[in-house]
Amino acid sequence: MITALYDLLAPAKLNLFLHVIGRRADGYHLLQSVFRLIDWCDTLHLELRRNGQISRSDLGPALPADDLCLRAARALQTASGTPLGVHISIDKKVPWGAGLGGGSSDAATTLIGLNRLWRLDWSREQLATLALQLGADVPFFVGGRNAWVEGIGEKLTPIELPGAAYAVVKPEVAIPTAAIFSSPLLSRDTSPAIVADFLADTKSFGKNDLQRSAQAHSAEVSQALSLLEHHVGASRMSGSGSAVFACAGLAPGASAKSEGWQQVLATLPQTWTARWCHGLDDHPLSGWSKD
Ligand SMILES: C[C@@](CO)(OP(=O)(O)O)[C@H](O)COP(=O)(O)OP(=O)(O)OC[C@H]1O[C@@H](n2ccc(N)nc2=O)[C@H](O)[C@@H]1O
Ligand SMILES: Nc1ncnc2c1ncn2[C@@H]1O[C@H](COP(=O)(O)OP(=O)(O)O)[C@@H](O)[C@H]1O
Repeated sequence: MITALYDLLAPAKLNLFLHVIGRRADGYHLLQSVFRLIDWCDTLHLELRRNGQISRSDLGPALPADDLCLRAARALQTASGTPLGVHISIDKKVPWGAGLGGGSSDAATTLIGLNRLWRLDWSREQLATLALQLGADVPFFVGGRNAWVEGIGEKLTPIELPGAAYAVVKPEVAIPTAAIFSSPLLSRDTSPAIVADFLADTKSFGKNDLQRSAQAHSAEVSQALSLLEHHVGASRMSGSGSAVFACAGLAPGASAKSEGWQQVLATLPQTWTARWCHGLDDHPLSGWSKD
């Protein structure tokens, strides 16, 4: 029997564009977006606890007491009825309040890992249904493929994306997703698009409808967009912010040694984070599911 799984990667995502096309009766917003996995990852270790207890320790910065990994583990334990438990250690590298989906990805990696550790043999579809109860972004990370995303995040159509490098800057400010969705500045009526519209121009299609509200929430978002725009190229916010990115070109041509990126690093405020990322084709654990 497996008793521990080490170094499970939980990759972040970028929203290459994000349109708000309507609202559901329960207040949740209907979106269209393309989610792209990137190689900025947290690392999780899962150790079996035969007494059924679920616990966590933080190898990096401290997380909220009731973080998404614990919630994911408890939800799967209850839904599956397993008598087993787990100790989860997290090395947190992806900033939160960033629109990079780090917490959602941690939750998805926990579900995928525990499905193996606890020998549940759930299908990816079953895990995705449970994932949606944890957060709108979580099913995407369980799906494990770059995707055209609709609904509130649960309608996923896998798409192939060209390899690409992204210059990503996270200002100091952390933005709560709920604050951006409830902003009076938010427009909720962008016309629906089809996948072909995006595929015709994967580098600059669409916009991020949440950006205006996030810029009003914090001037740092505008500063970060300008910094990238000036040194790298067209910039855009990811998710509900505050992280912003610029597609620095198709890999492997784009280089972190470029003068523009070096300028970004040299002029960045000390409390901000910046990272040169590469787009991934799929989640590092995507081979673990049988379907
Ligand atoms: C905006 C997006 C785009 O990728 O990402 P992030 O910026 O969080 O990464 C997501 O849709 C966020 O997903 P996630 O972060 O899982 O959101 P949740 O925890 O489910 O929701 C937080 C709050 O945001 C609002 N919310 C979220 C998603 C959605 N489609 N409509 C909403 O109105 C709701 O008020 C909800 O209470
Ligand atoms: N494991 C986790 N990692 C990061 N944030 C978490 C985690 N668990 C719970 N959270 C909470 O969820 C919020 C959103 O986290 P995350 O998914 O990383 O965000 P976003 O994509 O909106 O930046 C954070 O502000 C934090 O309070």
